[in-house]
Amino acid sequence: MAEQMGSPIAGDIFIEGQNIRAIGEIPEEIAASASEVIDASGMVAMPGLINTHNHSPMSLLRAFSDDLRLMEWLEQKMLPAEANMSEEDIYWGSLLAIAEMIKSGTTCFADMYIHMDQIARAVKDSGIRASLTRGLIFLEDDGGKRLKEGVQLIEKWTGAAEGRITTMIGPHAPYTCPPRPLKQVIELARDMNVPIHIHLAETEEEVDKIRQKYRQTPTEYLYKLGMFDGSLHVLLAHAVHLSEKDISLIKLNKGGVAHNPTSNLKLGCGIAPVKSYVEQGILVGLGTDGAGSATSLDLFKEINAAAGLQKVIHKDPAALDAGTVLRMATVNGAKLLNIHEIAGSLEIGKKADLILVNMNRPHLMPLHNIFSLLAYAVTGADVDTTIVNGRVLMKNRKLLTIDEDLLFKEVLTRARRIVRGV
Ligand SMILES: N[C@@H](CCSC[C@H]1O[C@@H](n2cnc3c(=O)[nH]cnc32)[C@H](O)[C@@H]1O)C(=O)O
Ligand SMILES: [Zn+2]
Repeated sequence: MAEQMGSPIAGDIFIEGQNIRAIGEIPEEIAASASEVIDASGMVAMPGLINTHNHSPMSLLRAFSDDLRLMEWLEQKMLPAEANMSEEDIYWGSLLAIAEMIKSGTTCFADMYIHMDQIARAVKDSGIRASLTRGLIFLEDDGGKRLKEGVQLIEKWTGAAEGRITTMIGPHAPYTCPPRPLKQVIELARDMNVPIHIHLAETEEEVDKIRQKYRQTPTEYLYKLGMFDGSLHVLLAHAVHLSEKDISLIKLNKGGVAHNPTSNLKLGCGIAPVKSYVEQGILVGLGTDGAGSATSLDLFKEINAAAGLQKVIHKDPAALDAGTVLRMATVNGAKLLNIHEIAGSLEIGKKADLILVNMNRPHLMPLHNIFSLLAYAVTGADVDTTIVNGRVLMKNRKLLTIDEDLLFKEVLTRARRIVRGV
């Protein structure tokens, strides 16, 4: 796998505007025109990480409610606290998540939430890249309000913020979306040519619930509605409980799976059959899920957890190697989010979304194998510099687009108010 990723090379990277213009040895006349030079000696430049599943404002609910089962956690804790969030809270919660992601090497994330204008504003202000989705729960009749908001997000924000924002349509999950509105969403995705972002088969309880209601697995339920006929790009968050037959049903899907190992571990959901997905050519990217469940948005931790989990359940250290998990967090993430301008790799002509990892640390020496170090030893705190769309968002671990003092002040008072009485 490491060979497929390209071996590390020594040299320079020249960024012009939003794009990578040259890599390796930069001709003197080009180098002389640089307006800013970053000394990356002792560092590794790599593609920015891509977090394929998040609920960014849930960072306000980090460590608020842990060690509960998913349905209890969601219905008794998360949803009531979310009902207390104002639009301004959503902005600051999302900005908190973005600050954490930039500081841990993530340059692009997929988000599913409410009040998406506020999240788009946080993306715009911070300089990060994102694929945004209005999460749609259709448990009571709202006169089409939610769906309308989902469409408005797509119409208003696709391509905004210098092209850093893309959008999807987001039916929340099989257990919160009955067949009629789901069919409507599928038609809409076809008409508007947008991908779908949905939670699938996260728990055994979900599988039981859908079986009782529709005599099908959650995957069969979505399949029969036409979601996996090969004409759509569907981003499936979790996909923990799929049978072999279920897996065959999602093979034609143009999208793939967002694997969130830490969230699945914390909520005791189970372990997704990632090795089978890889063997059967199903695209797998990595995500954190919201900080309400994952607690941390450091995608390097997910890389490590994803590899470790497959190794241990298959009792095979080769089940998922370092190169494969690193590809999941980069190249596969770009494909999964259907963002063509980025490749999840360092390539001339692509957008300059990259990070510098400081290897001058005891836990990162010696440099026998750079891919092993990145997958098994690096943490987000080792990231020194983060660049998105050619703009430096963090240098020497200092955020350049976000005022951290102001952010912390806003977050601490808002978070206290939101959880009062929940
Ligand atoms: N509550 C909104 C929809 C929000 S979509 C995003 C939702 O996903 C929820 N969520 C976060 N993590 C998970 C998870 O792991 N599984 C299922 N839902 C989740 C989160 O609490 C949030 O409410 C409405 O009724 O219009
Ligand atoms: Zn989720």
